[in-house]
Amino acid sequence: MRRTPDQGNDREVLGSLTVGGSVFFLILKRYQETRLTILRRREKRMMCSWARVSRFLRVLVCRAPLCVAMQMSRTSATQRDGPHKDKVAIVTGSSQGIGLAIARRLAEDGAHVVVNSRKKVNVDRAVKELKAENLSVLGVVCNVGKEEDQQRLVTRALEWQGGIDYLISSVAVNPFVGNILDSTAEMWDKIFEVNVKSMFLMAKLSVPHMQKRGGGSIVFISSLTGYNPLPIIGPYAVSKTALFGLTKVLAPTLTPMNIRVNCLAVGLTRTNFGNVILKDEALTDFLMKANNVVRVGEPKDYGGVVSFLCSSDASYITGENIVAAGGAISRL
Ligand SMILES: NC(=O)c1ccc[n+]([C@@H]2O[C@H](COP(=O)([O-])OP(=O)(O)OC[C@H]3O[C@@H](n4cnc5c(N)ncnc54)[C@H](O)[C@@H]3O)[C@@H](O)[C@H]2O)c1
Repeated sequence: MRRTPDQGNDREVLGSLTVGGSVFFLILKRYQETRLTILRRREKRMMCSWARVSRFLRVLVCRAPLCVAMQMSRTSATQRDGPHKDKVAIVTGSSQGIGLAIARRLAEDGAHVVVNSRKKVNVDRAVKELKAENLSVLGVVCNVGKEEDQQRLVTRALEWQGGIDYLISSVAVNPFVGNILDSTAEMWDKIFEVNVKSMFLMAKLSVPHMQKRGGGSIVFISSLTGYNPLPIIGPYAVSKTALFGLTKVLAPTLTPMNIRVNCLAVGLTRTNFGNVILKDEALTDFLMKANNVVRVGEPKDYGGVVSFLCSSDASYITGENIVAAGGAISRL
């Protein structure tokens, strides 16, 4: 059968159309594949972002209340203004009596205060009382007569607030009342271990941290009996006299570090410790008359004095033994 010229042209056209179609089909296929890859990548990226967003939300939901609670517990005190705003103080022997009153006053004046004593139940009670007053306190149970406990007290303060500015050593024991000749070597060891040595060792441990803060203040709590010794508490009275010497030796050593050391000798005060004397009415009367004192001291009589000694208002006072004893005149 013969082909017409038109039939031949049709075939060529058809052939070229088929080739063109395949090329077009290939391009289309490649385009679709590329598009699919892009879409998959985009989807993957979105999945990743969503994963990140959902992880962030999960963390936010789970941890936020914890962070807020922690922040609130910290800021409750940092919001307190006063001469000791953002300062950190350790007060030894502060679950009751004079130490507790000093801890309270320093915290009221803006400081974060580490409260300490030997028994957990007493520390917990003091901390609860002070926290109820919206004060920033941390309780640490330890016996400052033991070196490993002293280190723990300092470490806990550092973990809590990152530094130490003030050390107030208020701790004391008196296991002996009577004729000094009846006191034993063990009694003297115990009295000097806690009342004198622990005061020095706590100061030694705190000094490098005060230095890091550019300075600090140390206050030892002594007694009028350190000046005017009462013979029936002889070894204790001698330990309190020793603190005047410690203050005089330590102060010039620490002055170049901008750390001040002072000692506060307090008078007969209404505390468990003071009860050794106060329960004997005749003796109390005699002491008050002999010392020209019209009332027995209260723990809160000393908080303001210590707060002042730690403050910048007292920046020119160091190496001093100060008496707060309701009119009693020191005789030494
Ligand atoms: N109360 C007075 O009449 C009187 C008089 C003169 C001087 N002081 C001095 O005042 C300071 C405070 O005495 P206070 O009357 O408030 O006594 P306090 O008995 O009321 O308080 C003493 C605190 O020290 C704690 N403590 C005792 N030994 C400790 C140790 N090894 N480690 C840790 N904590 C310990 C006790 O648990 C308590 O919290 C003492 O240095 C004392 O010598 C008191």
